Amino acid sequence: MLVLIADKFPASGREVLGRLGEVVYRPELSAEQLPAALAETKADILVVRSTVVSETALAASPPLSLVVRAGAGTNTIDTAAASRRGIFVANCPGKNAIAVAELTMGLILALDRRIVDATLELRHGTWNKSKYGKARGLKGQTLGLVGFGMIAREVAVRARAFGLKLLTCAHHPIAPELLEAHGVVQVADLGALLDASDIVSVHVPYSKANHHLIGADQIARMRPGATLIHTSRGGVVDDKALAEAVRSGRLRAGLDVFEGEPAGGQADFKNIAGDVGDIYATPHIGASTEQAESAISDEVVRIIESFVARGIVHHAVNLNERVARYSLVVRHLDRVGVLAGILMALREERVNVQGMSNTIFAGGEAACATITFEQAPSDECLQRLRDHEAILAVELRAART
Ligand SMILES: NC(=O)C1=CN([C@@H]2O[C@H](COP(=O)(O)OP(=O)(O)OC[C@H]3O[C@@H](n4cnc5c(N)ncnc54)[C@H](O)[C@@H]3O)[C@@H](O)[C@H]2O)C=CC1
Ligand SMILES: O=C(O)CCC(=O)C(=O)O
Repeated sequence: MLVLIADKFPASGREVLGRLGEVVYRPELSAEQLPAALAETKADILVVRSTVVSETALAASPPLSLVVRAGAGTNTIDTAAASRRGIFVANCPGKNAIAVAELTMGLILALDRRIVDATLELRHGTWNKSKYGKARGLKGQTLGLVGFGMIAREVAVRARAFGLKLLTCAHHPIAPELLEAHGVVQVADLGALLDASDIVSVHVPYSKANHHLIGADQIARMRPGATLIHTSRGGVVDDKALAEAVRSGRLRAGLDVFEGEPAGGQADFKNIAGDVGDIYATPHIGASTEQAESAISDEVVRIIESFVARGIVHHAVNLNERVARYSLVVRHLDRVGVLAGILMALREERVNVQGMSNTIFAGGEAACATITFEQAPSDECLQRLRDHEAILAVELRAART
């Protein structure tokens, strides 16, 4: 088994992976160089952070069967192409959420106190207490969280300690216990959240549907003097419209992600923070704390270990979520050919198997197979299975609709 790691990844994680197979560490690879590296190494597993994984990359290594995103957002991986090729794509949900929440709070505080500008002036020898000795203060202000996933919840925990009032919006009702535990109120929709918030912080994944979720209209709807914090993904916010609003003095912004940002560690990048003083910005470092990188590394190792040892992929993001209509539970003696016999009987019925698992009991004598499908096998087929000398019991279950 060969694991190609195409982004920065801790040495401790690489060492553990090295015990499972060969590890090729190429953190410098760009998206353009990735297909050649995959073809050359014939990697079975690919680990990436922000490096874009295109269909060409996925096709370059025939044995490639798993791509692990050492992070949360999978929009940089062509998951549709991976699904067509039967390649699992997995991520590490929540493992860097605290780090992003900490940066979010950092940007909120820095903007309120203008810490960056004050520091720059002091560096140049200017004492400007008159200018920087004015801030609103956070207590009692309203923070609107767009999305209420892992990161937004960690932001809520921290923001509450600062005395901020918390709102969120989602496409669906959020469990009341979850809202209550975080001291958050769900408002009707994004518009209501923008109307009511002094600070808006965006924590949704990038998708076609979320492209410019915070566009010119939403930016215009924000309260005059409000702050927008954006640490989710370039493209969720319309950077141009935001820059105009900040330049006009209506808003302030704290950004960790940008439209068209470079994927690698160092590059020239003309960006909207360059000429707009009220934009504070960091180069996509939300997840870059040692704590988060270590938690992500442990999770990547866990995912790969489980895949290699048991074929189970934790946190796969490109599976068919549809619940099969029927499942057949077959308890059987653990003998060669029994499973093949069950599958042959289903094939004769032209039943297309959707999923299958087989668990062996302690002692190794008996096992239980669960097979799922859309169309029920006939009573004759079920009887034939029941009559098999190595089959102990057969039960057909229909999913509740
Ligand atoms: N700056 C950085 O370094 C990092 C950025 N991220 C970005 O942050 C995003 C969110 O991360 P998590 O909170 O861990 O993901 P998550 O999957 O736990 O939460 C995202 C939530 O947003 C909701 N959502 C999606 N579209 C929405 C919409 N239009 N309106 C309201 N809710 C919507 C989803 O239902 C989900 O509950 C990631 O997808 C990634 O793009 C994640 C980690 C690090
Ligand atoms: O790995 C990184 O530095 C970026 C993390 C990120 O954006 C994510 O986990 O979605």
